[in-house]
Amino acid sequence: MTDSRPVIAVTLGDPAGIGPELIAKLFAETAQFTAVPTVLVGDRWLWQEGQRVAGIRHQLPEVDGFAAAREHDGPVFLPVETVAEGEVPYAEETAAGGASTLTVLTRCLEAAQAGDVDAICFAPLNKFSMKKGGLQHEDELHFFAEHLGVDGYFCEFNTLGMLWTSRISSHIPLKDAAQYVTQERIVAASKLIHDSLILAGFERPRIAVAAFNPHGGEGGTCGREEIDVIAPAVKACQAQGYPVAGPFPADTIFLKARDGEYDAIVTMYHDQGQIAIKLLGFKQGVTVQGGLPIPITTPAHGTAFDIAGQGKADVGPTRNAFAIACRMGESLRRQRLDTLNA
Ligand SMILES: NC(=O)C1=CN([C@@H]2O[C@H](COP(=O)(O)OP(=O)(O)OC[C@H]3O[C@@H](n4cnc5c(N)ncnc54)[C@H](O)[C@@H]3O)[C@@H](O)[C@H]2O)C=CC1
Ligand SMILES: NCC(=O)COP(=O)(O)O
Repeated sequence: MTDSRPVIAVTLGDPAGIGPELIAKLFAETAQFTAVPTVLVGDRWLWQEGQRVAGIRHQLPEVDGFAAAREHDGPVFLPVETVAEGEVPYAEETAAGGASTLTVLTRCLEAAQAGDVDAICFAPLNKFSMKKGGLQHEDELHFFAEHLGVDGYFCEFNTLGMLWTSRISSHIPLKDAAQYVTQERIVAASKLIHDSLILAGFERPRIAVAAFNPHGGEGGTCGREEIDVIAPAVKACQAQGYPVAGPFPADTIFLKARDGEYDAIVTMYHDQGQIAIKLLGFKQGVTVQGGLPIPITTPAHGTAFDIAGQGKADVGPTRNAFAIACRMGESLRRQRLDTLNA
């Protein structure tokens, strides 16, 4: 292994959503693909449909396996057959669409485990379709983690340029969120985002932990999680040398982070972070699947069924997700080469 260029696997996402269109638009921005071996994996008809909707035509060399991608500078297409066109109408959650997404992602994970792929960037998938199509897990991140044999803490990072978030809980009913507020999860989510920011090039990441209750619990009169759980977890992080502060009322801590006081916020549940991040920059947001042995990124938005097939989808978040996958994939590849050459 001598080639330091990473190979990035890209998927088209749920066939009924805006994913294929977004990837066609991404691939039209050819400048960023020079010298990045990129393997687009998907059904041939779906790739053609994405290009039709985007109003773009590409001539990608076809390959018959992931390993061939490294022989090319730039993108190649790996056709797979996962679903027939008539089975997945636009804007419908279908078992066929969800199963197709799962099949393509599984192929990418296997290629990553074989060392043929260094990072994955997937176009939006639909969790309901995937559950109809056989996903047994809470979400795709739990599926990835099990497939890759992860036994440490993992969670999504939502990123907006220099501002990142990690989570204590994710795709669960909100009524269950309080059960996830434990010292162990807060310490693990704080350390994970800290270490990941270092890998992403932040020298000394500054991390804030959000409160769970309104106004930080009003001295325990509006919930005791801050006093009983979150503050002790912050102290435990500090005792281990991590630059972690909090808990801070969740409705205002994002203003400080926006103004540059913090690099990351540890959030207590999905919407606590995502509402803020999406308001700050819906057209830029990226989700990084944190805590996995390989970088996996995706736009922070979803399948947008209301505009699917119409050519209106904004490629900004997908562009950023691809750029982060390239950066993280390159670091991982360099680390692997250094280890081999040591
Ligand atoms: N990257 C991924 O795989 C993600 C997948 N999802 C999944 O997507 C499905 C739908 O989720 P929703 O909550 O409805 O959110 P959504 O992000 O799909 O749509 C919310 C609104 O934003 C608009 N929108 C989204 N992306 C856009 C783009 N690129 N350009 C222009 N407008 C855009 C949509 O038209 C819609 O009005 C769910 O199954 C969810 O789990 C959600 C977030 C990320
Ligand atoms: N499919 C990715 C996904 O849903 C991540 O989105 P979010 O949980 O960060 O909103």
